[in-house]
Amino acid sequence: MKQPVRVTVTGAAGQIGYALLFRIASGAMLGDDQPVILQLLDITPALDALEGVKMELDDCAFPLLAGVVCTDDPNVGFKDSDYALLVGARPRGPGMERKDLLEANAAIFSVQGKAINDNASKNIKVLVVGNPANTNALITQRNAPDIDPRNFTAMMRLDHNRAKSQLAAKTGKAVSDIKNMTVWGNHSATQYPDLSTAKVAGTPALELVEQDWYENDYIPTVAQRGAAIIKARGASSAASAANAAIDHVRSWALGTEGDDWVSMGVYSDGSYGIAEGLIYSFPCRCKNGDWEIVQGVEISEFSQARMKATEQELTEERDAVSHLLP
Ligand SMILES: NC(=O)c1ccc[n+]([C@@H]2O[C@H](COP(=O)([O-])OP(=O)(O)OC[C@H]3O[C@@H](n4cnc5c(N)ncnc54)[C@H](O)[C@@H]3O)[C@@H](O)[C@H]2O)c1
Ligand SMILES: O=C(O)C[C@H](O)C(=O)O
Repeated sequence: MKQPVRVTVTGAAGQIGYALLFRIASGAMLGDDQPVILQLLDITPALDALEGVKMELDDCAFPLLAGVVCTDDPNVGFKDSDYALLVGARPRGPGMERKDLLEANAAIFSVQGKAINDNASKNIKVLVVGNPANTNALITQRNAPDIDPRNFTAMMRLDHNRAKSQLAAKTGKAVSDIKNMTVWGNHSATQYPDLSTAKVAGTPALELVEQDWYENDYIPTVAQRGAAIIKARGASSAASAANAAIDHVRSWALGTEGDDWVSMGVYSDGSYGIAEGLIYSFPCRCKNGDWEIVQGVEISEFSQARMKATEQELTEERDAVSHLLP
């Protein structure tokens, strides 16, 4: 049996937390031979609810669950942590854009970045889910100067999965037939789900759909899916968000399949002309616990304009939180 790894989940008493923790403890995220110790962080008023979640985790008798810590202290929550899923943050309501949350949520991530820097494993892998996820990931990264910036990522996998599912429905194929999907940029309405890279059972997606549908239906449907769920459910997506978090970390830790790739918000190295240091979603392949940006994707004028627009939004978000970026 492998040694247990420590997985920190913030906002563990919330909606996404409830859909996430049981799957991590079951082995769905890191494999069915990897024991985990869950370090659950939430704010003080949520600690009673968190204790209830711990009771339920105990009652599942998961063979891979080697311990559960509940705390409201970030220094305890991130102690020796190998993985951190930063979920704890306010969700948006109807009529809001995710960047409207910046003011309410940004400070959480500067505190947690410092706590990660001071307490976690130097090899920690961090996934930021709390919105606006890319800019919160940037804040976390910049407050943890002793850790490689490549270890901080933002969740675009929900967008990636939505993009695959909508294309599968349109073409009448299975989701497993869709490969090489790319969603570029920000987890926001400016994101760019790019069908020029995608294949459907080996056929280029753009040969199977009309340009008008692609531009005026597909892109807005994928980009606005979060808002559509809030409208329908009266609360932001939780189970699909938790599922995407599991998928993201699993790909990163255990690798992507064959020639396929996934969309991840990662530290830009300037690839595709995107400003260095932004947390921007690129097509990524993962191997041996590391990711790399897929190079050589052909960028049309249509793509270039959309990739720049979402980069511009990320630049503006970064400038709005400059006081939190050491
Ligand atoms: N990136 C994505 O694709 C994606 C998808 C869905 C939701 N989200 C975002 O995830 C976040 C959480 O969503 P939810 O539905 O679970 O919300 P929720 O309100 O149900 O839960 C949030 C939890 O975070 C806790 N929390 C607040 N401040 C904290 C802090 N400083 N430290 C630790 N915990 C703290 C709250 O007490 C609560 O338990 C929201 O910002 C939401 O917009 C992102
Ligand atoms: O849309 C939201 O605010 C929640 C989440 O980011 C989503 O994409 O479902």
